[in-house]
Amino acid sequence: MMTSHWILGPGAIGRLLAHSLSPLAAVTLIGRRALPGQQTLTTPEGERRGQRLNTLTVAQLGADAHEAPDFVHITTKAMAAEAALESIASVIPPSTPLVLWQNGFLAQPRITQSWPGPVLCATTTQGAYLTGDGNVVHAGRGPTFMGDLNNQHDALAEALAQSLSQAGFSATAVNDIRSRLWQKLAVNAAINPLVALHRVRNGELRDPAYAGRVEAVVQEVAAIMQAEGVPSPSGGHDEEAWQALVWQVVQNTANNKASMLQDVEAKRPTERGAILGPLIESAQHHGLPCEVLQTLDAEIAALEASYLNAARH
Ligand SMILES: NC(=O)C1=CN([C@@H]2O[C@H](COP(=O)(O)OP(=O)(O)OC[C@H]3O[C@@H](n4cnc5c(N)ncnc54)[C@H](OP(=O)(O)O)[C@@H]3O)[C@@H](O)[C@H]2O)C=CC1
Ligand SMILES: CC(C)(CO)C(=O)C(=O)O
Repeated sequence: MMTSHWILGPGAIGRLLAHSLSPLAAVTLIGRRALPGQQTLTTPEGERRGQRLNTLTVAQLGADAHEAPDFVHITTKAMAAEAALESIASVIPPSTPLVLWQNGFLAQPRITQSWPGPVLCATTTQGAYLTGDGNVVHAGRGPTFMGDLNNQHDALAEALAQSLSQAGFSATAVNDIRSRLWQKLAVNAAINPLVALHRVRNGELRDPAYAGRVEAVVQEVAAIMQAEGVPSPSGGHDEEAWQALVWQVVQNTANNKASMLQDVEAKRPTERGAILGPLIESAQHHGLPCEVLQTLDAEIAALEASYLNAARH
């Protein structure tokens, strides 16, 4: 029998996943609002591929009887993940495996604690963005890693990683997903808020006008990582290893508009709560300095408020 996947949150990552899995599995793409069933994916090589996807709204899902899915992927932004799960929780068995695709470390520990079934977390370096209700652009390929925070579901993570890889969405099961999520969050904290505040591409952070502030963020982050027991990807625990990692990513993504800058430009809420939030909370818990992170968080909060409040009036 075909594996069945529900994908909740039909955005860039959700649709990329749906396009990838649909030829090999039974996929249902679920959103708050109706989406056309005819969907297009533009590949990294620029080829447009049309595909019919099974799209449903949360309301439609509640109205009809459905067979229980093998996996529910939650592909909303971090701050929407819990509400999205809540909106479908009554129509799936509590033993259903969930897969969380969010950046940061907000939804993952909370849902792992509250959901009775297995909760896998994925961290992906795939890049995708939407160009309308019927199109997603797959901007760049990259690996995906997955596992659960307590390493209790290794076989399940392995099976899912294999299915995704067969679908051309290269994925690997790992037993250190917590460290990988924090490592990504460390890099995101050093890059995303500053480029969003100054509306610059990642590479411009090397400018002396910003470089000192990047280093001040990394200094706080390195101490927090040490307290959390998270080594840098090179294995080093010292601040130098984290500084080197961040500057390497700045260089590799010099021409990128980071996700937080894209959110600010589109006047959407940012993922600051999932990226800066856990760092500040951890610093406070361990009695470590976090003034630089707190100032950044307050600045992004003020920026968000300036356009979100304006939109409400
Ligand atoms: N895009 C990328 O390249 C990458 C993204 N990520 C991470 O993946 C996550 C998703 O990002 P991305 O796909 O870019 O985000 P998008 O904003 O493109 O997609 C989020 C989707 O979630 C939907 N949504 C919000 N609330 C609900 C709800 N209650 N029920 C159902 N659907 C809901 C939104 O629908 P609506 O239109 O109704 O608001 C939207 O379709 C983020 O945490 C991001 O950081 C990680 C790596 C790369
Ligand atoms: C690493 C970085 C900052 C690359 O742009 C990223 O992951 C993001 O944009 O969120």
